This record gives sequence, structure tokens and C-alpha cells, in this order.
Amino acid sequence: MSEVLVLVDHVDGEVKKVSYELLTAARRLGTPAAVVVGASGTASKIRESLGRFGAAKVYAVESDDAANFLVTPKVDALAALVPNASAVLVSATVEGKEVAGRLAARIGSGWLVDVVDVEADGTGVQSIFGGAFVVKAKVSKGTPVITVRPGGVEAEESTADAVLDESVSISVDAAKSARVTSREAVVGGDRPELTEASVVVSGGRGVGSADKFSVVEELADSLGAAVGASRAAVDSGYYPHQFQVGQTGKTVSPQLYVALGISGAIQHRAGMQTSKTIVAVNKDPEAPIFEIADFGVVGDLFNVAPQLKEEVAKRKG
Ligand SMILES: Cc1cc2nc3c(=O)[nH]c(=O)nc-3n(C[C@H](O)[C@H](O)[C@H](O)COP(=O)(O)OP(=O)(O)OC[C@H]3O[C@@H](n4cnc5c(N)ncnc54)[C@H](O)[C@@H]3O)c2cc1C
Repeated sequence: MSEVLVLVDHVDGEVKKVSYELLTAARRLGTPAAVVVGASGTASKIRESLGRFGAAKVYAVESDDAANFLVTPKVDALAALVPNASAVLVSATVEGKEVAGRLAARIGSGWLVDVVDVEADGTGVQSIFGGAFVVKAKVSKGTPVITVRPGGVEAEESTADAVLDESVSISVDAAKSARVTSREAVVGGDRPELTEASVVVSGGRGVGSADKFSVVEELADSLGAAVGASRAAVDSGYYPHQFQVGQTGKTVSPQLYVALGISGAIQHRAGMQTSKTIVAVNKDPEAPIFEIADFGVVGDLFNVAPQLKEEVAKRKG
């Protein structure tokens, strides 16, 4: 079977969950080959875990340049490997989309953006207009480049050998590339990363103030969830911008999405509509969020969220 390249999303050798989802999707199309771009020694460190999700080969693209330039080393590496591949899968993150767009332009191929599922014949499934329509599309020119939304495909293990191949070398054109000059670790709490989390609890303008946002955080913590916010909540200063979910924020696709005091505007839905189960709490029975909710509670979030938290604690024993 032909090779399907999967660009591994990792931070200093820590593999992001979406990479396993990409490998799962790649297995439907052919033989997954993971492409690890980074510092020396990264690929051998993560080879086994990639193999657990079906990577038959791991291409190590490792050098100081690979680790210290943004985007371009990844495009160079994929472009070098594409002649032997039948498709390229990249995560639909901000960086992933930049890599995919540049790669598609460079190799003259079509690019399927933001797909939520991939079918065995290379058809990509997209959820558009805030999830109002499902579109199926197929690349008709060149090797398909497909960016897959984190959480779109469920990662499933299927052990393969993951043979390490260190034959890929790249030479970055420093004059045309952005070099990383320093690194600062993100100060995060114990909560999972928003786009990686399997449970997300988000608060909207209905929360009313920054002080009261703890009601969202407390429910999130009881569920081991990430915290999100609507744009109105962010613009009102209730919660920092990096937690915004929606068209101009992050796209999430968790197993469970809890919306507290969020009306469900189309721009918010665009970022969470593909969540597997949606629970909405809103005091307005006509709120549009109820149109897409699997479970809805008409009520005051300050009454409902603490009760949910208590019930979760009880069930956890
Ligand atoms: C170009 C563009 C891009 C945008 N991008 C985004 C985006 O990325 N993400 C995003 O979220 N929005 C985005 N928006 C904004 C979007 O249109 C909405 O304005 C926004 O989503 C509304 O946020 P909200 O639901 O929190 O607030 P509101 O619409 O004000 O809704 C608040 C809800 O809380 C309920 N409520 C109030 N008090 C309580 C209570 N005590 N208990 C329970 N319920 C209560 C109300 O009934 C109401 O339904 C964008 C808009 C534009 C034009």
C-alpha cells in the first residue's frame, strides 16, 4: 500500500493527541508514515508511541535548523517526501494550516481544509457554515494535502513496526524563514489544553463578570475539563482571549462540550458544533444553542452548574 505522510504535531518530543488521530485516519488511506521534524533524537524517543497508532515508518527530520525555524522545515521535509506518498495529513491547527497551504502551493496539489473525517477513497468530510452543512470533497489534482480538525477522528491503537528512517535532510533558506530566537514556556494550570481536551466547559456573557467565571472553572475542574469562553465573554474581559472558542477563536471537537450562558451564535457554533455531545444551560428557552444541544437545561447557570458539580463529585465517590 502507498505511504500516507502524517506530520507529527509535538512540542519538544511530547506528541499531541491529534497526531494519533491523524495516524488513525491515515490507516484508512494507506500505510501511515510519520514525519517528525525537530531536534536531534526526537524521533527515536517517540517512535514507539507512533507505532502504537499504526506508523509503519518514522521519518526523522532532525537538525538545529529543523528545531529552530518556524513552518519552513516542515514544508521542506514534506515536499521532499511527497513523491513517494499518496496523501499528506496535517493537523488543522494554526501552524498546521500554514504548513499545508505552503506545501499545496509548492507541489501544485489541492488542499482540503479543516476536515472532520476522512474516507478510505481520500474524500474529506467538512462541517461548514457553523455546522449547518456537511460537505464531502476530494482533491482532483496532485497528491492530496488534508488538514484534519483535532478531535474530528477518534484515535484508535493498531500496532505497527515504526521503522526509523533518518534519510531525510533539509536545508532551510534562512533569508526566507522565521527563526526562533527564544522560548518561553506557557504558564498553564493543570487543566488540559483546550483543543486537545476530551471535555470542555465554556462560559458566555451570561456569566456576567470576570469574578463569577469561577463557576465555569469549578465545573470544568470537577470534570477534568478545559475551560473555554465565547467571544462576548472574552471581549467583556471575563476570560483571556486564548480561550475563545469559535470562528475567530479555537476550534474544539471534544467528547463533551458544556455551554454555560452562551446564546449559540453561528460564529460560536463554528468552533464547537462537531463536539460529540453538547450540553447547554441557558435561562432563555429560545436560545439558539438549544437547536444543537443534545441535552439542554433551561435555568440559571448559577443554580445549575454547582448542582452539576456536586453530582459529578458524588458519582466519582
Ligand atoms: C466576524 C465575527 C466573528 C465572531 N467570532 C466569534 C467567535 O469566535 N466566538 C464566539 O463565541 N463569538 C464570535 N462572534 C460573536 C458572536 O456573534 C456572538 O456575539 C457571541 O458568540 C455571543 O456570545 P454569548 O453567547 O456569550 O453572549 P450573548 O449572545 O449575549 O448570550 C448570552 C446568553 O446567556 C444567557 N444568560 C444570561 N444570564 C444567564 C444565566 N444567569 N444563566 C443562564 N443563562 C444566562 C442569555 O439568555 C443569552 O442566551 C463573532 C462575531 C463576528 C461578527
